[in-house]
Amino acid sequence: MRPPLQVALLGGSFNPPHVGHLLAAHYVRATQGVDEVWFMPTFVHPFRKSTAPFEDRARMCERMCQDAAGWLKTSRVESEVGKDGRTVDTLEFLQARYPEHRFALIIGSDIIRDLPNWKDFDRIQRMARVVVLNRAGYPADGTVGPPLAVVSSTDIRERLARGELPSDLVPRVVLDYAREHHLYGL
Ligand SMILES: Nc1ncnc2c1ncn2[C@@H]1O[C@H](COP(=O)(O)OP(=O)(O)OP(=O)(O)O)[C@@H](O)[C@H]1O
Ligand SMILES: O=C(O)c1ccc[n+]([C@@H]2O[C@H](COP(=O)([O-])O)[C@@H](O)[C@H]2O)c1
Repeated sequence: MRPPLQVALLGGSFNPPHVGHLLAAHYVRATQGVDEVWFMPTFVHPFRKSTAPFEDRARMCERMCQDAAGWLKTSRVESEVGKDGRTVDTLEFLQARYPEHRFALIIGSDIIRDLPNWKDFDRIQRMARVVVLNRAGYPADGTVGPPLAVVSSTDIRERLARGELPSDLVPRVVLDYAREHHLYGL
């Protein structure tokens, strides 16, 4: 019998995706004993963050995956769960759909302050190994690895609004998509 596929989920707004997400995925794949990393864009954000349309964010994530040799994927699962975007519901859905997989959940250390407002975080921890990445600027106990890139989607949206092109922070294929679809004022 084959061992279960180990999948690390990196959920987020990806508004837009950036090199911090990409570096995080590579770091996790390189060090956390997982076979695949799945970007998982939010469909309905639990805290109602307003974003570019789901379809655009999902396609930008897909473009960011295109050069990885099959281990980096984008999951549109949150568009199928049909609830209010809570991660515990997504995990339950994924476990039912892929009973042969084992899921880990990746979060950056900036998320720690939000966890008291998450639904059933205790249950999430029983369902999946939670890996907290050391996001630069957000030191915390229990993180893994060195501080990762100083880059955020907020900063990128602000730069684009000022007319700058942050080509050092956003993969070229993502910027091309944003430009083709006139996202973020491009
Ligand atoms: N530079 C980074 N280093 C480590 N983790 C990151 C980094 N950027 C994002 N993450 C993590 O990736 C997940 C998704 O992040 P998200 O899509 O919200 O990006 P963001 O840059 O935090 O966006 P925003 O600025 O709009 O809040 C979160 O768990 C977040 O902590
Ligand atoms: O489950 C929850 O209650 C919950 C509350 C807030 C955020 N999340 C998830 O956390 C991930 C990162 O969110 P964000 O705000 O950094 O884009 C994303 O997958 C969200 O769905 C989950």
